[in-house]
Amino acid sequence: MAPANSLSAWSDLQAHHESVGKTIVLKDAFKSDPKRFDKFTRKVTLPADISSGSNGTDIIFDFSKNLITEETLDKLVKLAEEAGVEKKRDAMFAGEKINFTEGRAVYHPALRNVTNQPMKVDGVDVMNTKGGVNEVLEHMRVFSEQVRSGEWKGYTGKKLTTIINIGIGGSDLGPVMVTEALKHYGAKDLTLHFVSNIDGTHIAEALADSDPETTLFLIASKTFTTAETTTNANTAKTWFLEKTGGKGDIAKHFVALSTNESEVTKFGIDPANMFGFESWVGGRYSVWSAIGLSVVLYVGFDNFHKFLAGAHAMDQHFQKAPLKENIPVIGGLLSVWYSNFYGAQTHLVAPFDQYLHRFPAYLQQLSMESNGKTITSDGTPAKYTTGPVVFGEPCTNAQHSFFQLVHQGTKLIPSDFILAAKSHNPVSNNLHQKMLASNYLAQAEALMVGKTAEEVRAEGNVPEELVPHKVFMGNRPTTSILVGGLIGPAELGALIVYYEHLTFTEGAVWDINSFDQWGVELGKVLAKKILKEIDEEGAGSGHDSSTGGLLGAFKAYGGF
Ligand SMILES: O=P(O)(O)OC[C@H]1O[C@H](O)[C@@H](O)[C@@H](O)[C@@H]1O
Repeated sequence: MAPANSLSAWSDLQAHHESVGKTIVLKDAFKSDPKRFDKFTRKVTLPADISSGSNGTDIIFDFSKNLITEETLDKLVKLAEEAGVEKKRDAMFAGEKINFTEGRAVYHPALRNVTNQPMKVDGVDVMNTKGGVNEVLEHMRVFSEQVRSGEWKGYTGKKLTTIINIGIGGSDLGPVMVTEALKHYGAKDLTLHFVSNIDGTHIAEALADSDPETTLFLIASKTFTTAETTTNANTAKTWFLEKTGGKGDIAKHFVALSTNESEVTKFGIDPANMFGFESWVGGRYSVWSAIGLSVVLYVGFDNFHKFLAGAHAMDQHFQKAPLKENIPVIGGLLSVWYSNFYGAQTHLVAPFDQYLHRFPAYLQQLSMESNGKTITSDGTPAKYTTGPVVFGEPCTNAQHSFFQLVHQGTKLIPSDFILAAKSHNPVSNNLHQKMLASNYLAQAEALMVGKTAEEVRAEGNVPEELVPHKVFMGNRPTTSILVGGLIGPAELGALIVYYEHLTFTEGAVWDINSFDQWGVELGKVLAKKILKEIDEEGAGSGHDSSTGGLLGAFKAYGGF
């Protein structure tokens, strides 16, 4: 594919940005077009049998508060066409090796293919082959039901009531985020810990809270070679064997979620207690795979299945909807519009939902590990900016911390606001929910309409020298996502996949490989070298004076 800036739709958009984009005033656009909301709002409906509402759940994506006209959207769609977004999407769903730097298919949609469409990689039916998607799912169902019912017992015959998932990156963020988001559905008699950091505090605190007789360890690692995970897993194993005086049965207390059977076996886990998946599942896309076992244990298999089904519904929308109606495509194109034509460097995602408090952290890996790339498909550097810095926190908290900058700072920060119409906790007769919703609506409105100097003065009693400080420029774009009911497993699945395919669309336009992650390697290699040097005499070799100086100081102060 060609670099994005060589496409004719790109130059067309540049001209359009000069003539229209730069001058569009959103509040005026709403005044002059009463149908603007309808024109730029898209909806998916999750069917009743999977959704949390008895009539199905609509999820509304309101793109109308973005800096676009109908012409802009047409031109962005043209860019998607010229960049081959549809072709690339179809190649992904056909199991082609679109992860071209690793020679791999990108086939995580198969993991949530609950309607069992034929899906093949290298001619192999990945759904029904031995060890394939359906078989692993069945293993997850059986195992989770045994653990949840107490039929699966620890080495002294007790029910397992503490689950410690040891994993990092994609083997941690998905399970953490989803179990938090679906806490309402979680088994109340299970305690979950997620240990990811190599900082010994993380595993030590989890172990301090746990009883070896009732603890189940899930060692989650696609490669089973990640230093943090193998070190934490070995520490956990040593703790378990010490605490049980060597009587503890690893087979009853340790399972592996991985693609690497030989390393799993070397660690001492019986392959019968391994839940596998394939190399075509990227780490950041792996919560749908065996890596999601903690989710299954916590919320139960039926809920996990609904989670997959909600994701599948969004996959089908992405596959079938024409580009102009295609919700993740529009989201991705808007990101391109702001990044490449307005110079926006960031993207804020603010869920107005406490259960979604880890959603932005999850999206950071999804987006920034996927599209934090410079090199395009022909091996040359992109001459345009690529993946934005994604950040966020739940609201209303974020409003009381960094929203000052979003409202009055010098940067353009395209923002997504997410709200569910219904709360799982409608306490105080829904007072909290109504206040939450009023903030969700008010923030997007305030960011758009702003406040002029005249309006500030009209409030009265404002000293003239304070007027400029109280002005809000407005015209700051937001996308409002409204789940027309509760956020249950299916709704969450669909929301995640919206962002997955938004990220796909961005990468497809930018002509980069969204599916490798070479950028995490260099630091790992250097850390290995330095780890050795900590145990050797001196302050290492071949380092710059800062690294060498800090290494020496660390050894001196730390007594190493
Ligand atoms: O599951 P693993 O193999 O332990 O990898 C954990 C993480 O490691 C690296 O940082 C990256 O490759 C991530 O994409 C991955 O999620």
